[in-house]
Amino acid sequence: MTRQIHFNAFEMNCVGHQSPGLWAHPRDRSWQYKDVEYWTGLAATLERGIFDGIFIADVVGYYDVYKGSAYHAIEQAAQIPVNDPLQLAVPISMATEHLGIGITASTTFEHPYTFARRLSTADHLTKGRVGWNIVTSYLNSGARNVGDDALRRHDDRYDVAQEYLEVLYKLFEGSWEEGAVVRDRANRVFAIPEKVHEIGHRGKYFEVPGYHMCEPSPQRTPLLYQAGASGAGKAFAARNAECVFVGSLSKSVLKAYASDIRRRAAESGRDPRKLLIYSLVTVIVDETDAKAQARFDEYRRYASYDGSLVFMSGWSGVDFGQFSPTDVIRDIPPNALTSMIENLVSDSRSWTVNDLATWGGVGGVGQVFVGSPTTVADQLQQWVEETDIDGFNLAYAVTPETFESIVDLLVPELQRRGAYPKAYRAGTLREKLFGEGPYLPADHPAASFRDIEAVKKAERQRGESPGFALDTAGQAPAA
Ligand SMILES: Cc1cc2nc3c(=O)[nH]c(=O)nc-3n(C[C@H](O)[C@H](O)[C@H](O)COP(=O)(O)O)c2cc1C
Repeated sequence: MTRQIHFNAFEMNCVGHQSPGLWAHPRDRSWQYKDVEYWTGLAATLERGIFDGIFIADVVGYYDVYKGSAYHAIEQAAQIPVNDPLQLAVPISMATEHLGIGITASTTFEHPYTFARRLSTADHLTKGRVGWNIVTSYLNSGARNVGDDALRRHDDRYDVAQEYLEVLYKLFEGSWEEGAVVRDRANRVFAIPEKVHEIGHRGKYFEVPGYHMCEPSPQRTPLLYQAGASGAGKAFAARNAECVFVGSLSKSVLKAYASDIRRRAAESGRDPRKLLIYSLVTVIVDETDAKAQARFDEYRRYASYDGSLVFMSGWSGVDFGQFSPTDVIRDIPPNALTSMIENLVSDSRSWTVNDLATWGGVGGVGQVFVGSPTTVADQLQQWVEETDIDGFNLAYAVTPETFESIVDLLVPELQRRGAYPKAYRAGTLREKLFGEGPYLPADHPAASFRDIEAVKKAERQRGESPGFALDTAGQAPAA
């Protein structure tokens, strides 16, 4: 059977998400990110193209590694200014009927208790179409602005994230039992207190004794996205995520990643096919190969050298501003390079700093496919077949033009080949993607927190979480 391809749109509530400098292109509308009409119009286009969702990235902080300051980031609008992504969920849901809305939020900056309420609210108001991209953050500038010296060590951030999720699972899955809300007018009972539980969480990083403030939302735990690439990140994704994002330039690396993440999911007791893997790609498609290439060349003329190196420096931690454009990256001491750059320089070509800037100028660290609908459809199908990924997270060069050309030209070609859906499934985002119920499946770790009283009892017996008011949970007040 022809493999089905999934599309997500990769966006951010800012100017110049992955294509720095292209805000200056006469047709680019990313600078209208602060107009709700930009988002509702784009969302309608994506829904016309049966995209799984619009996925909105986010950072707290700014890129200040390049030349040791945020000067060029600000000048080129490289992900600054950037507005809050979660506030887009409701207007997008009102302009569409099916499109998923993936919102990025970090486990570093907000307490899980208040975040749980914000996320449940969004899931209620979108009727179960919201997803959460769990990130642990990588910009020290963000940490400094909330009173910390720097971010925690990388692997410690995942340790915090795992406990953060545990708090959310307890709140979403365990605090309010099924049937707790009865809205019984005759007996004047809105909710049955015995069916609403304090979670009694006392962990290494968080103490959350009480009740979730929201009644259960359509998905309870909103759909979970993650993009871990390191060992700790992949372990976290395999354990928790339902959709995984990855950026990779080669089919072999992508294939190894997909097989590793599915193996890890199976080891955690999960069904490895219930994990959708999307690779970061930018598609420049036009009626013919020549037209698409001309379009790409035109876009490239607007890319910003400084803006591109602002991102490369921020993502890798290496200040590329200290090198000249003709310096060869392979000659930079390897211990200063992260895996992202190492992957790049292991390529047979001798990449210079200028090559890096040019490559990152359109589409960030993802692959760029340029061509007619037939050419690009061939490439996408080949990548999916050969790597065992499920689809693509599509970045834009010029928005909404990039997405419009995909919906108008590429989607019909893929549909003609039987490789792309023609309609949405009914239900919440989780039901649309996986075809089963609105809640996380029984083999997901969140399910183990559904009987929260049993969890608290087990924790008490293990002496882990002495708990708060555990014995009174769900009981009527004494007086
Ligand atoms: C497609 C894609 C989208 C990402 N979006 C974000 C984002 O919006 N915000 C963020 O802080 N990190 C984002 N990341 C970074 C990941 O969360 C993660 O930190 C990165 O892939 C490195 O993996 P590691 O954390 O395991 O080292 C993204 C990564 C990829 C591949």
